[in-house]
Amino acid sequence: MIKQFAEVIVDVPAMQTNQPYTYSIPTELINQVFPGMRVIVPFGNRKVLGFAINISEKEPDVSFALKDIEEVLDLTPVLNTELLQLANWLAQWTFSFKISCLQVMLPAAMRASYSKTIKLTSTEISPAVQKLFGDKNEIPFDTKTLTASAFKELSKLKRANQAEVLYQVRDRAKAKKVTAIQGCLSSDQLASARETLRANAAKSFQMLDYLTTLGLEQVTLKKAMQDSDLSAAQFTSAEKKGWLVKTKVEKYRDPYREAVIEQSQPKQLKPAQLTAVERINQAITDHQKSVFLLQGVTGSGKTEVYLQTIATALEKGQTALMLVPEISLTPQMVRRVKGRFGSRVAVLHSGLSEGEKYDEWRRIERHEAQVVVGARSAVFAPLEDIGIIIMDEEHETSYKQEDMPEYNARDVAIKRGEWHNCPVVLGSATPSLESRARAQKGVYEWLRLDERINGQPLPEVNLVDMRQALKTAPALDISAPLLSAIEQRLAQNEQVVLMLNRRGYSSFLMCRECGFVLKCPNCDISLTLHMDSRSMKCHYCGHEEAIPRTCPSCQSKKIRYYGTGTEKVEKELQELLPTAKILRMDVDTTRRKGAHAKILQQFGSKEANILLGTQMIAKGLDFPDVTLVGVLNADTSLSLPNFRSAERTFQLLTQVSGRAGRAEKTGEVLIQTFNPEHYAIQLAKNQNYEKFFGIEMNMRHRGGYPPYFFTTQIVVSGGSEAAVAKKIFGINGQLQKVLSPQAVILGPTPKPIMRINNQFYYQLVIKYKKEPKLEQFLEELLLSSQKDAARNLKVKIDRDPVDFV
Ligand SMILES: Nc1ncnc2c1ncn2[C@@H]1O[C@H](COP(=O)(O)OP(=O)(O)OP(=O)(O)O)[C@@H](O)[C@H]1O
Ligand SMILES: [Zn+2]
Ligand SMILES: [Zn+2]
Repeated sequence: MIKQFAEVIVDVPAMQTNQPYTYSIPTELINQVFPGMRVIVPFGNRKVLGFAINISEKEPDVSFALKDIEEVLDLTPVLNTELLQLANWLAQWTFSFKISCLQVMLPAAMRASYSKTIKLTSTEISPAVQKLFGDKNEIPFDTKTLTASAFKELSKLKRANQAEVLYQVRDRAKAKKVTAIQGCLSSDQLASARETLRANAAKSFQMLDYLTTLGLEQVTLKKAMQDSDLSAAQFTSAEKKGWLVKTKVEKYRDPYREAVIEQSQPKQLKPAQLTAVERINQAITDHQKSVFLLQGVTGSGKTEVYLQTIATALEKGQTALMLVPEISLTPQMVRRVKGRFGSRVAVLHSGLSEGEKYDEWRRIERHEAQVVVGARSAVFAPLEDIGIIIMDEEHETSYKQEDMPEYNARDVAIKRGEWHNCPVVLGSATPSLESRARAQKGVYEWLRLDERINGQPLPEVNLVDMRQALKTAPALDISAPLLSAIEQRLAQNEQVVLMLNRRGYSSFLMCRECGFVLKCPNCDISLTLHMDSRSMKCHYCGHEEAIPRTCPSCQSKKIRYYGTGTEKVEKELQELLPTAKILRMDVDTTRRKGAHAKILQQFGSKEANILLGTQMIAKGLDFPDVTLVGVLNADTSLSLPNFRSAERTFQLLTQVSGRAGRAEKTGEVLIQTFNPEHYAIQLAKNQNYEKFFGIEMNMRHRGGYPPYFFTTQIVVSGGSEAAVAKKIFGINGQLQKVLSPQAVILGPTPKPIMRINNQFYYQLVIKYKKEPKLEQFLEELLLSSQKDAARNLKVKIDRDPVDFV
C-alpha cells in the first residue's frame, strides 16, 4: 500500500510563511492529487483552500500526526509547471506571499469563498437566543446577516461553550448549464410512432418531423424550440412519450455573443511595418526569446504589426498573448482582433462578470482559444506553447498592480517569454524611459515606425496660453481660440475630442468668507461635488454627504465651487453651443456594464459631434472623422509632485493628440495650458519624443532617479499614527545598517495624503544601484510583517514603484 503526502500552500492570510504545510493524502485520493490542483485542507479549527505544489511518497520526518487532505477541487491541475514556477519567482521578485501569487493567476471565481456558521451544543439557552436560531440548531454566523447585538449574544454563547463555530469553504467556480435535448428513436421507431397518432395531432406530427431531421444530434432546448417552432411544453410531453431525452450541458457565457464581427483581411504592409513584421517573425521561427521595443508614432499601424505576427505564431501551431491597458480594451480593439482570428480569441478584462471570466479562462485552458487579448492579469493566461507575447502601450502605469503581489505585467511577460523561448514585443508611441534606455543599450531590439499610415504628418499642435486667454475666455474652461476651432469643425460636420484630466462637477467646495474647505471625515482630502447625485463624495473611501447650503464653519452663504470637472465643462459647452451633441465619458458615466462601449459606438456612428472625457479617451480610439482634439487642462498632471510627472504629461498629450487626423482629413490639436514654456508641453507640441527622452534622461541622471537608480518603496499603514511612525522609523534604522553608503533613503515621511479611511500612511523610498544585502532584508521584513498584521499594522514593499512622491 503506497502512501502519499502533499505539500500545500494554504490560504490563511494571517499565518503566511511562504512555507508549505504537509498533509497526508487519504487512501481514496491516492493518485488523484497533482501539483497545481486546488485542495481543501483542515487548518486549526477550520477548513481552508490550498494549492498542492508537491506530491511525494516519502513520509516526512515529523513528531506530530499529519492531517488528511479533505477534498480535491480539480480533476486536472489548474496551474501547470510553468505557472507554478512563475509563482515562485513572482513571490520572490515582488516580496509577496506565495498564496497571493498563486491566486492572482486564476480567475476570481476559482478563489474559495468562506463562510461561518454557529451550531448549538447545549439545550439550556435563553429564549432570546432560541429566537435567533428558530427551529434550526445551526445558523450563519457573520456580521453581515446578524445585528450587532445578536452577534454579541452568540459570541457570548460560544465563549460559554454552549455553541461551536464551524467554517465552510466553497468553490465558487461553476460552469453554466443549459437544458439540451436528444432524440432517441431510430427512423423505424419514428415511423411507427407516427402511425399511432390521431390525424389531428398536428403538433405531434411536427415534433416527429423535427426529430427526424435532427437525427441523433444533441442541441440545446432553446435552439430546438427556435428551429422547430414548438414550445417547451411540447418538448416535455415528447420526453414523457419517450421520444427524446433531456440533459444538462455546459454552456460558455460569451460576452460577445450578440456582437456581429466582420471578418478582416491582413493589410498590405507599409515598408516600415514590413521590416518590423519580418524581424519579429524571424524571432518566432528561431524560438528567440528576444524583447523588441516597437516605437511607432500614433496611427503608424502598430496594431497591424501585432496582428500579422500573431498570425505567424498561429500558423506554426503556437499560441499568442496580447496585453493592452484596461482602458484601451475597447470594443473597437476587440473587434479588430476577433475580426482577424474569430472564435480562436479569448478576451479577459475587468468588465466581464466573474462567470464570463471563468468561462474565457476555461476556453484557454482547454486549448479552444489560442489568442488571448486582455488587460494586466491576462499575463497569467494558461496558454501553452506561446509563440509571441505583445504588450501594447507598454509605458502604461495600469500594468502595475498596486496590491500584493505588486507586479508589473511587463516583467511577468518577459519572464514568460524566457520560459517559452519566444519574442516579446513592447509597443508604444511614447515608450517608458526604462524601455527606451534599454533599447539604446541594445538590451531590447529597437524597431521604429516613424510615419503615419495615411502618409499625413502628425496633427499640428498649438498651445493656448491660459494666463492670457482667460481674460477674454467665453467660459472658465474654454478659451476663445478653442471655441472657434470647435465651431469650425462642427460646421464642417467633423468630430471633436476634448480631454479633461479630472472627474466630478468641480474639485472642491470653499467658503469665500473664511476659506473653509469641506473635507472627508475619514481621509485627508477634500470632498468632490457631484451634480448627478447632488452630493459631496470622497473619491478615496466613498463617503458621501449632502451639499451644504451655508458654510459649516462660519455660516456664511458665500460657499463656492472651485476647480473644474467634466460635468461642469459639459454644461458650459452646451450653453455655448446649444445645438452640439455632446457625449461625456468619465468614471461616472461608464460605471454601468457596457456603458463605455455604448458611448464609443454612439460617437462612432456620429450620433454626437463632441466626445468630452477624462484620460479614458486618450488611448486607442481610431475614428476617421475626428479632426480636432482639445486638451482643456494640460497642467493637472504636471503639478503632481512626482518624478514622473513630466513623463506622464508628455505621454498623455502625445496619446490624445494622436486621436486627430487618422484618416484622409488633416487633424489639429489645441492644448490649453498655464505652463506653455514647460519642456514637457513644448515637446508634446512638437511631438518630439526623442528630444524629450534626451532631456528627461538628463533630469533623471541628475536627480538620481530611475532608470539610473533602482527604487523600492516601503509603506507602513495602520489605525494609530504613533505606531505607524514608530514602525517606519524602526525599519529606517535597520536599513541604515544593511545598506552601503551609496544607497539613499528618502524619508521616512507621511504620505501626501496621510490618512485614508482612517488609516495612516508613512513611507520611505530606497534609491540604489547594487545592494547585495537588501533582498534578504526585505524578505525577512515581509515574513516578520505577519506579527505586525496582528497589531493592525501593514507593511507593503513595492519594488520599482511606478510613482512615488
Ligand atoms: N498597411 C496598412 N495599410 C492600410 N491601412 C493600415 C495599414 N496598417 C494600419 N492601417 C490602418 O491605419 C490606422 C492606424 O493604425 P493603428 O491603429 O494600427 O495604429 P497604431 O500605431 O496602433 O495607433 P495608436 O498607437 O495611435 O493607437 C488603422 O485604421 C489601421 O486599420
Ligand atoms: Zn474619504
Ligand atoms: Zn465660512
